[in-house]
Amino acid sequence: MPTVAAPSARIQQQAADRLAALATPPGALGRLGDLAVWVASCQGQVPPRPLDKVRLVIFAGDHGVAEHGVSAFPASITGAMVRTFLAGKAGVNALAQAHGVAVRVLDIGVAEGFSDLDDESHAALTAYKIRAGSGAIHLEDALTAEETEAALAAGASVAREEIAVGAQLLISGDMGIGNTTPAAAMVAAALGLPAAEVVGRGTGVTEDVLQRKAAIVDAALARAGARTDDPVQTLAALGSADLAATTGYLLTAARHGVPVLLDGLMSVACALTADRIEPGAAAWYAAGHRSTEPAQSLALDKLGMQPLLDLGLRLGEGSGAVAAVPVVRSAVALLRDVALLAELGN
Ligand SMILES: Cc1cc2ncn([C@H]3O[C@H](COP(=O)(O)O)[C@@H](O)[C@H]3O)c2cc1C
Ligand SMILES: O=C(O)c1cccnc1
Repeated sequence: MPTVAAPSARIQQQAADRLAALATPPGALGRLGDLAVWVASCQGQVPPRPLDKVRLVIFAGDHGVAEHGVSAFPASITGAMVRTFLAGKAGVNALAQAHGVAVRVLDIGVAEGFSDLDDESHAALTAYKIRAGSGAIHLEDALTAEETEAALAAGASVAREEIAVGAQLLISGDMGIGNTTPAAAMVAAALGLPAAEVVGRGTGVTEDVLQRKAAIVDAALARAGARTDDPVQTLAALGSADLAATTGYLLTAARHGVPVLLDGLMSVACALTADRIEPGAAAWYAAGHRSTEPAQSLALDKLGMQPLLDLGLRLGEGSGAVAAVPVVRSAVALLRDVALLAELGN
């Protein structure tokens, strides 16, 4: 099985040595110190470079399960929110604007066609479109094997484009009504857990809907059977076009040695899947925040990650990761700009 090469252990040691030598009491920087060492090891450079180019890609898609009562909102919101991202008016746009993060939105599997957009916007939005909506996972596969490979390849191309324009830190965001259902199913499949332990309230569903969501995830897991042993087949059976593309994006970032700040459930479910496809990928990821979805916390535990923020956020879109960007920049500033204890005049 191919594995992803780890960030440089030599640079990690150099960064840890610099951290220990700063004009601060040992350990006083807490997890900011660990975070700075991780960034330096990913960059292969001590001190680390400032993170000027942080880029978010939002992978949008519709999900067949949304027609089966798993969300508090109708599927038509997916396309409406895509337009809102393009207009720069969504929750994550406000955060990205505040923190100097570039935002790109892609229609990977949205049901509607966006034919009213001007040619240039339409071409940019749909350049990597795989299909209009993904299958309802309790009844049918989300994707064919060919669509799964195409979506993984699309995400990989997007990551290469982002890296080519200088991305130093990448973030994935999600938009798709119903997407917490397939993402929870992917986590259940990877961790061998029953639906009742992974499903959460998503957009804020009632107890009745939560029960239905669990039944749908259990039916989907039973339908997928032993295919859940394989991460790519899991994406085909239980995922979606947008989740497969997100997985390809995260995997390619790791392969190219570009660090990633993970967001909520969809981002972390895909990170877990990327690390199942190529063990070692997760060494290039840090957890931006803890969302309210149980499957996100379970997946973070499995990956051995402690999130930077825990604000009760359950928005998605990449918002939790973007909110954590100033924390990562703070860590970098400390390891770069603080004097060494040995330099103090005393
Ligand atoms: C207005 C609005 C904006 C959003 N932005 C992200 N999501 C998030 O909520 C949805 C997932 O929750 P569920 O599985 O319960 O549908 C996804 O669209 C996700 O991107 C939104 C949802 C809504 C309604
Ligand atoms: O975990 C998330 O990112 C999340 C939770 C609820 C709805 N949308 C996203």
